[in-house]
Amino acid sequence: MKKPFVELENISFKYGSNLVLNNVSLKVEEGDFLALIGPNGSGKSTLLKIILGLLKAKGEIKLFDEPISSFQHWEWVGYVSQKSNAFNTAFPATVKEVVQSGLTKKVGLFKRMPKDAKKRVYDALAAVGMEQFLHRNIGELSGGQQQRVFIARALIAEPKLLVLDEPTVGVDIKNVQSFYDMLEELNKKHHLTIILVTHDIETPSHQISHVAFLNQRILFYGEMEKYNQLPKEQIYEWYGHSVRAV
Ligand SMILES: Nc1ncnc2c1ncn2[C@@H]1O[C@H](COP(=O)(O)OP(=O)(O)OP(=O)(O)O)[C@@H](O)[C@H]1O
Repeated sequence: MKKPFVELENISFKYGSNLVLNNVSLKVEEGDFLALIGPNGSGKSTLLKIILGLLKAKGEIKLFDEPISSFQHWEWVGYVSQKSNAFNTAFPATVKEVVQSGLTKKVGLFKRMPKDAKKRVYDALAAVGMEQFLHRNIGELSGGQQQRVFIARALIAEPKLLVLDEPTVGVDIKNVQSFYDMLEELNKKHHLTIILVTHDIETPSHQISHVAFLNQRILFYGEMEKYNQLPKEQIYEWYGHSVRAV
């Protein structure tokens, strides 16, 4: 049986009097590649913050089969936020330095770097296809390349679960497919469980195993194959009027 990594039961959350999440239940199991989809403002980032323990919600949350209140192994959870690639070209850090900074989560801020730190930086960059950029300044890279470097920074702590908030923002369309191919390799070859948040209805599908469609409530949760069988009109309706049928 697959191990449960994230279990949410009847999660509700308000900002003041604004109900943003209403009775959300969801399960992510070992090996899943879940896309959390929904229009802008549907509560996706809020739900991520709840899973990451940054916001407290009503309902039950378990991480790796343990109630979140007593969960300690935060190094098992890698997170790349939406804004992590908002660098300007003058930012004075190399790719190597950025990736290596991810090790502090594992070894602690003032502890010595492990002897194999160099190899681990290289391996993490190789896993996202960026090893040739080791000595480049992070600010000189494209949005998509920076996003890969930040994923490598999360990978170096050897998480079991990788959480990505809108990772293809700033990646141009021709590179989105190869970005998803890279994530598929992390999921299948490196056995990493992935939660990817996106408002993009055209999310490439064959790499993803499960979909949760959120709009304050969970409107759909199931395997990608089943999601693909839903009538397109249904999905557009869930999105509201902002998305045109193609
Ligand atoms: N710190 C906050 N204080 C008050 N309201 C907030 C706060 N953060 C988000 N909201 C509101 O909560 C709702 C859900 O926001 P959230 O960022 O979770 O949505 P989202 O699905 O991630 O959106 P997007 O796709 O645009 O990133 C929105 O109406 C938003 O305005």
